[in-house]
Amino acid sequence: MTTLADPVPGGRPGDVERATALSAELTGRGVHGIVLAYVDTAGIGRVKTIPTAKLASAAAWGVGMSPVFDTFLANDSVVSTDVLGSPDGDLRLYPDLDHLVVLSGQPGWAWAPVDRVTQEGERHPGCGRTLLRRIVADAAQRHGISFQAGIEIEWAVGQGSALGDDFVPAVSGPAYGATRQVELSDCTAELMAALAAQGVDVDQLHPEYAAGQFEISVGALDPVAAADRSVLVRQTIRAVSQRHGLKVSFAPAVFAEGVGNGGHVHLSAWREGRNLHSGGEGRYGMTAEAESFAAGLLAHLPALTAVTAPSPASYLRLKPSQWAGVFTAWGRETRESAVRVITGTAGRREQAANLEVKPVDLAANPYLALGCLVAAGLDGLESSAALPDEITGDPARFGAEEAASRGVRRLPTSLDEAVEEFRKDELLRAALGPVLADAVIAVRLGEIAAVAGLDDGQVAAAYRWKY
Ligand SMILES: NC(=O)CC[C@H](N)C(=O)O
Repeated sequence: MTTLADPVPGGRPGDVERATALSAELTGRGVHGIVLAYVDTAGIGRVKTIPTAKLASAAAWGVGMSPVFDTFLANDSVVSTDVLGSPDGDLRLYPDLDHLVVLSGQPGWAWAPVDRVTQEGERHPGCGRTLLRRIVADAAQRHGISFQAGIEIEWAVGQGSALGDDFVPAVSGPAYGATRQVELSDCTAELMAALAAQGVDVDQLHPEYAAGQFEISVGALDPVAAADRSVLVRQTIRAVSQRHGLKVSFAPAVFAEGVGNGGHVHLSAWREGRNLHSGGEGRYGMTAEAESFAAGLLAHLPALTAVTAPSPASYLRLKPSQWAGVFTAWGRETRESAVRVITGTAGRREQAANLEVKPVDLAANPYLALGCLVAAGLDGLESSAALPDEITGDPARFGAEEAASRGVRRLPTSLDEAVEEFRKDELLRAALGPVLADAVIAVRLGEIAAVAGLDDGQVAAAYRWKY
């Protein structure tokens, strides 16, 4: 007979005692259930929920969920690889108690990201969260470097129930317009309150460019926490909006034409409390290591798009001159190159300097995206890669010859091209490990097949309400 006090196969020491105390506290706070959340390879958020009283059991033994979701597509059909996609087998979801949050946006619920572990208590090679933690730990060990990351969130607010397919913007008025702010005043105020109560430090919220579009940016955290936060913030935006009779789409392209929803990533590398993107001898105060890190990102970006822009709909967004950053170029405060060097304002550079990577959207699994971005940057850093010249203005103005002479490449224009680049990129495949690398390829090919024969409008519609 085992008890909850027996050694835990997949959980962390001390978690059972903690979870026991926590579940009593949560019950006292009116929390009835806990959402256990992760993101699959296709970028779909998947969950199980447990009653609050089962938290200690979940901390001890995990909660069962099939590994088959690693090769689920956005439309819930399944593809397979050599090791994934089988209807057999099971995994255990272990809530990370350090990141458990009472959901203000969903009264009666708490939320926790999970690590996925085998029934034997071993790391599941398909778990993106575990992978990101290892990539970050490895960087700390090998280079003494830690990272700060933040994922911007853009979304479109539509009218009506989640069942209708069409998108009817819930707000009117111009981009960045005061009218929209007023129209969504109650909902956004409640959102701010919910996020604050959930410990999310919001930097800004504003009406964005596209129809019904808003954007929120939040403070930077270590990469695993930043990815968790991205999932939590979206859950909260959706929940608060729904309470106001609104539905939201984080899809890369709500419509085939026009500006889409990005999920720009802000990333900075630090050593012993010092920001490597500030106070250095390189351009705009970058250290040599930060320049090489940026060069690594640029070099791997064509392949990275298979992870950071993983949906057929991502390529409706990734178009020139729409601030999505579709060229392998960098510049200070540029909005059309893939990598924007942000120096921060004078007086705040040491805290604020970072790199913004733009060809990322919210169909991306944030754990895999951050893991691959860090791996790509570190590849540049390790090889002391040279950062090319800065590009100012919109690279779309270059003819083919000038672009080639400046080393500027257009990023993949389709998911097929992105997969081809990814297949060739041994570094990224190794960073993900064979199981996840194969899953990425199989799932992307599955998505491509799922939209074969559809026109752009149909592709946008197919993914409009998936993310
Ligand atoms: N403010 C912005 O940078 C807009 C970003 C743009 N919506 C994108 O798709 O990336």
